[in-house]
Amino acid sequence: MIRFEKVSKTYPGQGHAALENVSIDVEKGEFVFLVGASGSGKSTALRLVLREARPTAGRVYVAGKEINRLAGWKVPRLRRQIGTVFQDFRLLPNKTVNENVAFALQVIGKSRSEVTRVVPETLELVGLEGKGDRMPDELSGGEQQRVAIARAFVNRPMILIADEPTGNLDPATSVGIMKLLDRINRTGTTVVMATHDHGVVDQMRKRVVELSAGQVVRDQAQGGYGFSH
Ligand SMILES: Nc1ncnc2c1ncn2[C@@H]1O[C@H](COP(=O)(O)OP(=O)(O)OP(=O)(O)O)[C@@H](O)[C@H]1O
Repeated sequence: MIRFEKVSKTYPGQGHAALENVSIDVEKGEFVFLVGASGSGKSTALRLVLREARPTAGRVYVAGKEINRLAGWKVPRLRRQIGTVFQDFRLLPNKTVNENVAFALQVIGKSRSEVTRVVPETLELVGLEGKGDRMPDELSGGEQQRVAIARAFVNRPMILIADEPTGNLDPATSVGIMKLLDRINRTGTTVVMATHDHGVVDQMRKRVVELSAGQVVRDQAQGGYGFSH
């Protein structure tokens, strides 16, 4: 579903590479943690998948297509197939929960009847039934992240990318968010999550890809945050 083939990325004006000769293959339906110190290249790897950054060398494939060769007008279609969730939620502050989730469907031209059907379904899936009329600032951090996940998942993308989704949440709330991401993964969605959160990685026991100074130093099935046998 996602394939990095000897990918390097050096940002203009930077002396060192953000990623260096990275090869990773993520199958459809996998759940992968991307771990590593700050600056090790995790966000850069995620940005390459979205074609928000382009590789300096090597190839990035998403669903069999080399996305660096994708025509510019096809990039929005690529991004539509990839839901994104971030540490800071990024909700629209002046819209209700319903409107935040509906917006993701409206911008891709879904009919009003489909929006009316799918939004409540998705809010129920993320455990926010009955909260559709709230404003984001009337929700806890964990609930806001659930809205962000609902918005990312509402059009059933093939891939969900999460960059530090538990970074602003306490451990108990993080467990709930991870259960939700796990549930989404079980629907067949490929999940790639960059994180510093030892607790969630150790608890979930999924594949762990560790970056250090832009290089893959570990790729372990059912791994923990740190290396163990
Ligand atoms: N837009 C940019 N322009 C120049 N250099 C950048 C840019 N984005 C990232 N870098 C550099 O690339 C390297 C990798 O950064 P990246 O953000 O991918 O790391 P990260 O592992 O996601 O870190 P963090 O955990 O702090 O988010 C760092 O040296 C960083 O300074």
